[in-house]
Amino acid sequence: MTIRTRRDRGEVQAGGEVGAAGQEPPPTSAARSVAARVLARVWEESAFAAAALDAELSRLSALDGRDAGLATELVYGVLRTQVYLEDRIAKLAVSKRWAGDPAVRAHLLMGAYSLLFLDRVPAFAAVSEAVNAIRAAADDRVGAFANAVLRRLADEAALGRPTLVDAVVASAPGWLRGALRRAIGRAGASAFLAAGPVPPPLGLCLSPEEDREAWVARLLEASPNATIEAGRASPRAILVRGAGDLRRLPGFGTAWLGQEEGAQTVALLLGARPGERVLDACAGRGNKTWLLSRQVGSGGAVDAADIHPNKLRVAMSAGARATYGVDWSGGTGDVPEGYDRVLVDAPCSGVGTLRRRPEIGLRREEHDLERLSALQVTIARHAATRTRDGGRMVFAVCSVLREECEAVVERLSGTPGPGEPAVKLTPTPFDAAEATALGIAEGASGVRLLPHVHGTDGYFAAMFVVHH
Ligand SMILES: C[S@@+](CC[C@H](N)C(=O)[O-])C[C@H]1O[C@@H](n2cnc3c(N)ncnc32)[C@H](O)[C@@H]1O
Repeated sequence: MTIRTRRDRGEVQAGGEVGAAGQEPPPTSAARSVAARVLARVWEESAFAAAALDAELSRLSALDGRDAGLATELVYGVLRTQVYLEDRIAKLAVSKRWAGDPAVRAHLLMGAYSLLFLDRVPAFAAVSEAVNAIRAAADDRVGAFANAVLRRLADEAALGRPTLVDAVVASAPGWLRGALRRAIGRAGASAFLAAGPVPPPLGLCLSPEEDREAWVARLLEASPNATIEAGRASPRAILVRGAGDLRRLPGFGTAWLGQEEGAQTVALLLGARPGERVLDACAGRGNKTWLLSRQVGSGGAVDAADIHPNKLRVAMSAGARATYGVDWSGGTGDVPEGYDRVLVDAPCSGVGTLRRRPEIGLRREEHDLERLSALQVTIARHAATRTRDGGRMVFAVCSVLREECEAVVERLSGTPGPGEPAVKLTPTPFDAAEATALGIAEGASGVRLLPHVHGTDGYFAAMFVVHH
């Protein structure tokens, strides 16, 4: 079967309507059209699902909340179960050519996902919506093919449906399942992969002097239809769902900043005290710099460094005293010494953010881990030289994999390799007040935050004391 889309044949105009040469197909729901465009961008342009979805939803402001919710569920659902769905379809279809056309692929997978996992969509509606959309995108022949496949899948679903957890776990690449099992055990790996809610709520990070209860009340007053509640892991976190653009809420940029709860917990674990000098060594746009600079107050200072100077411009407005462009893999650049504390929020696989960024599972590969692990060690060793003797460093990643967590700690705690800076890094217990609230065992120098345990994205953080 060769798929030639209506667009290929010039029957679809720029706006997506069927032109005079084509017969008007029954309309596809707005939610499915949005989700199909987002999925196509993820597959074809390597777009991030969340950003592509945001862009589509803000372009179509007329889309009501229910449709936006369905589009979101379809995008995340299909990406999390993609391999499972494609295997099921492959068993029912001789040809795999459907996978070559993104619109056909998206509607076929959304139809399959709806049949297997969406109780609120009746089977006949799931099939006809997908078939109509595929007919419009390709032609009647491809529509008939999709109809046959989805009807057979509907018959199979009537006899028994898989659990979403099984489908999500089966869709994770084998290397990732293996790496997760090595890190957190078989049950932990399944719980991690299946952890919801998907997508998770947005996090706000309150400045240390602000009262959380008062802000929850104030934000609810400003956005009465939203769900707004205190976070669990970070005492500074407020979790928000359904409030629209956060920047329109009171207090943005002054009393609070948008920041995922696990990310702010990592910043808090550095334990910065008023008056201290702190270096945010991989600061990016300064999300953590903002909180750190409020912790140290006007008597202290936070400097921000990163390999990308353009990101650092934003870090400056987040409260950095000074910024330094530096590639820590090759040295220390112009970054001064003598900091009381250094945060190394190192580049990583990002596997910890899987429930927020499901496309990571489709893009990362096993060999990335070795490269990233080596880079993390080099970056942390160079950044550690910037502490004062006896100062502290937190190494953190938004990953939960052993290779990027304990394995890095082991290498950092060992003797430096040839050419590596000769600092002595000793794991030491966290000294941040927030560590106790997190349930970190007394004396522990490392912690893994997990979505199914802490409700945050997955992170790892380890504290060291540094001697020169
Ligand atoms: C996980 S991100 C940290 C993001 C930031 N701390 C935040 O909270 O948004 C890792 C950062 O490390 C930076 N980076 C990557 N390789 C680097 C290197 N060799 N030297 C310095 N910075 C590097 C990246 O540009 C990125 O901003």
